[in-house]
Amino acid sequence: MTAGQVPFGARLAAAVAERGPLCAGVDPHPGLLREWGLSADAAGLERFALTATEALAGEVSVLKPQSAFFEAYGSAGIAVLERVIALARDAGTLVLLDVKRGDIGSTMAAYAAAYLADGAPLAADAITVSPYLGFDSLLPTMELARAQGSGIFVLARTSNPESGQGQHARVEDGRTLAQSIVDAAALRNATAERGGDVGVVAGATIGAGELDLRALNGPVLAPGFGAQGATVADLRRVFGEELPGVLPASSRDILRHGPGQAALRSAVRAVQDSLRG
Ligand SMILES: O=c1ccn([C@@H]2O[C@H](COP(=O)(O)O)[C@@H](O)[C@H]2O)c(=O)[nH]1
Repeated sequence: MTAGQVPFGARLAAAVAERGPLCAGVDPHPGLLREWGLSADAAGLERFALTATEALAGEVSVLKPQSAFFEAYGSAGIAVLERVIALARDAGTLVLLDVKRGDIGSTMAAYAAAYLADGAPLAADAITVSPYLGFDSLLPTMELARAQGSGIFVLARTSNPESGQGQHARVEDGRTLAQSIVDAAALRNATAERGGDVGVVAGATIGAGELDLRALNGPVLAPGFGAQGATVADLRRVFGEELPGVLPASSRDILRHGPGQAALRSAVRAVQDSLRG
C-alpha cells in the first residue's frame, strides 16, 4: 500500500458506521429508463444514471453500478459510467463496480489495472470478480487491490436460482465449491486488523446455514434483497450472527421510485430504517 492509503476494510467499516450497510445499485435497465419517461438510448442512460447517482450517493455507504447496463451503449455508456464513478466518489460514497470479471491471471492483472489502479478512468473502490477459473487466478487482482487500499468481492454463492448447479458441487475434501471460495478468501484476510479486503458475494436468497462465514474476516455482499424477493427476515435467517458484516444490495426495488430524487432518497431511507430494525 502506498503511503497514506487506508485499507479497504477500514474504509468500508467507517462508511458503514456513518451511513449503514445498504449497498444501492445503479442498474439502468431499459425497462426502468422507459418507466422514468426516458428513451432507452445513451441519452436516457446518462439522465437515469446521473439522476440516480446524485440522489443516492451521500445517502449510502456503497453504490454499486452494474457495468453491463453501461457497456450496452458502447463508448457512450462507458463515458457515463466514468461520470457515475467520479460523482459517487466525490460524494464520499464507496463505489463497488459490479463487473464480475474472471480470467487467467495475466488477463486478471489487466482487469485490475482497468478497474482498480489509481488514476484509471474507471477506477472504483472495489469490484466483483469470478473465481471459477481458479481462486488463484485472482492473485494479481488481490495484490493490486491490497497495494491500493481497494477491495474485491468474490462470487461464492450467488443469488440466482440456478447458482446451485455449480456452486453446490463438492470439492475433494467434501466442502461445497462455494464454501471453498469463502475459506480461500478467509485465508487472504487472516492478517487484516479491521476486516480484510477480500469480500465474498452470498445471495440473500440462499438457504440458512449453507455457508460458514465465521472465519471470513471480510465483507459479504448480499444481493437478492428487494426485487429478487429476499426480505430483512431472510437476511437474519441466512446470515444469523454474521449479519453485521453483510452489505444487503438492492437495485430495482429502489430505482423504481424514480425519477424524482426526493422519492429515491425516501426509498433508500425506508430500506435503511428497515435494516436498522
Ligand atoms: O449473486 C449475485 C451477484 C450480483 N447480482 C447483481 O446485483 C444486482 C441485483 O439487482 P436487483 O435489481 O436488486 O435484483 C444486479 O446488478 C445483479 O447483477 C445479483 O443479483 N446476484
